[in-house]
Amino acid sequence: MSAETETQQAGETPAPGISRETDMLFRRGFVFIRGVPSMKFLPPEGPHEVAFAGRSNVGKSSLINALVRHKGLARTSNTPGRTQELNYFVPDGYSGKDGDLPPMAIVDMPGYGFAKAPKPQVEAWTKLVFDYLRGRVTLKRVYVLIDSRHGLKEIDEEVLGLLDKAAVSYQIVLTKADKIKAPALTKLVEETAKKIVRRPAAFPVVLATSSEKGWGLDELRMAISTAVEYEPAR
Ligand SMILES: Nc1nc2c(ncn2[C@@H]2O[C@H](COP(=O)(O)OP(=O)(O)OP(=O)(O)O)[C@@H](O)[C@H]2O)c(=O)[nH]1
Ligand SMILES: [Mg+2]
Repeated sequence: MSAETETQQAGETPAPGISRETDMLFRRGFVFIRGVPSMKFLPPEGPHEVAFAGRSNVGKSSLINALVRHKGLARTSNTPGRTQELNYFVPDGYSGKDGDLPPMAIVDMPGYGFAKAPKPQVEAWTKLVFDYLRGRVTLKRVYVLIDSRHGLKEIDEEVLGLLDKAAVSYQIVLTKADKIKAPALTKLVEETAKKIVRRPAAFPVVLATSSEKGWGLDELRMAISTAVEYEPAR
């Protein structure tokens, strides 16, 4: 059974298919360009960005690696608190000089909530994440990742509240869908969609993914290329 078929059986809306342009974009290879430890090290606002947010260990870095088909590009770990900076990834092949900027950037973020690291350090990352989410003009959409085994927690609701207040568009992405049974996943997608229905900045469709099994990746690739208004060079 193909990954797509399995995802559909899990009750998701059928994958809409991926456009040739978006497929090419995610196949060309992405590179790491910068780790940002605090706001003053952010690159100048340029290409449209999407960011991956979520509690520590929810699978943000793994999902980025799966999307760009590059294991080990973003560092992953069993220990919550692996990603400690805002890490910028862009499609390969652009010099970054004027007139040759990449068409988009993906930003991997430190997790919020519990992490195996000293408290002051965790507080500093959390502040960085919150400041970045509130104040970045070129940030076109935030993917808020939720572990399928846990659902929306209080701290997630807090982040959604912050994004609603700052009018930053976001979409919920369930991760590790391989860890729960198909009927439970269907139920969780529905319940989560209901919980965000009145949130002004929420994109109404909840995506379900598994980086391990490759589920839901094309849908997320399409969502990202739409969010950054990707237009291939003619
Ligand atoms: N079964 C399963 N495990 C996953 C999946 N995605 C990630 N994991 C595992 O979850 C753990 C955390 O993954 P990361 O990608 O490092 O999570 P993160 O959200 O980037 O974590 P921090 O950077 O610490 O906030 C790793 O052990 C991954 O192998 C998935 O789709 N399925
Ligand atoms: Mg990480």
